[in-house]
Amino acid sequence: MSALVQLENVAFNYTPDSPILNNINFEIENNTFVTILGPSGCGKSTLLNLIAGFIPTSNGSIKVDEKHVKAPSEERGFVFQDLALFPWLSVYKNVEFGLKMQNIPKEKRDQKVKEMIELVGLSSYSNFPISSLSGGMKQRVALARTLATEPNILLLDEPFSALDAQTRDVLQEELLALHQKLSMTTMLVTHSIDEAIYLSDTIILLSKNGTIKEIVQIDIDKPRDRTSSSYNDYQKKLYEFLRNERQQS
Ligand SMILES: Nc1ncnc2c1ncn2[C@@H]1O[C@H](COP(=O)(O)OP(=O)(O)OP(=O)(O)O)[C@@H](O)[C@H]1O
Repeated sequence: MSALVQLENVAFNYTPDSPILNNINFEIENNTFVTILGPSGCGKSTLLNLIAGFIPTSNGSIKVDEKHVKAPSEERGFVFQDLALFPWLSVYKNVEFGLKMQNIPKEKRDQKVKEMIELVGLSSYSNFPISSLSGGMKQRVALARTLATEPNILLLDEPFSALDAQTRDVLQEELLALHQKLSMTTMLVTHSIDEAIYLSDTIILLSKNGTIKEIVQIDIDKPRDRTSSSYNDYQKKLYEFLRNERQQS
């Protein structure tokens, strides 16, 4: 069986004289957790947007489930950095939104919405407006809304960057548990070395010049002990990578 996501010789530029991504080749196997890590402005979000189908490649091909990516699709669930929730609507209505757009019948919709809200631990907040929730709770709603339409890959663009450190740790643990429970292929963009190592099977190191520097497999059983020596070895390796990238700029 071929990999769920396949990128071949992908290149991208917003304008003809400024290449952003070049010669990007990698595959993502089903059920794995893959993170893109790299210095600010190296093209991490652009790469995720290409896979989502929000923007077309300038060169090369992207296939998900053996189909060329040409436009956004519900098969690829995207959680935006700013979450893009409707603040005046309830948790329930936000999670229901995508299912309504898909014209899923009311009874089936209701069942799915409740299941997703329970999955992210927000059942007692179902009728609360988004504006009354904490940052971590909003993040859970965004995840529930995306998962409700049953994508075959989850794309997360720096989902936890606006949260305080403790909430971020909690949500990382929850995301890991969800990933294991649902066996959902997941792709994350982050600045955080710790987040990358804690969650990923594979980390793609993207260089300042928009090429892949290295693809690192994280060979530690999950859930991971953030204080173990093998965890620390990976931290050192990735710090080194980011430091070198900074020195080149
Ligand atoms: N719509 C756009 N038009 C032109 N250039 C853009 C556009 N969006 C992003 N860029 C540029 O493309 C480069 C890559 O941006 P991108 O947001 O993908 O990087 P990133 O690695 O995700 O950055 P960060 O870590 O700071 O979020 C940057 O130099 C950015 O200024």
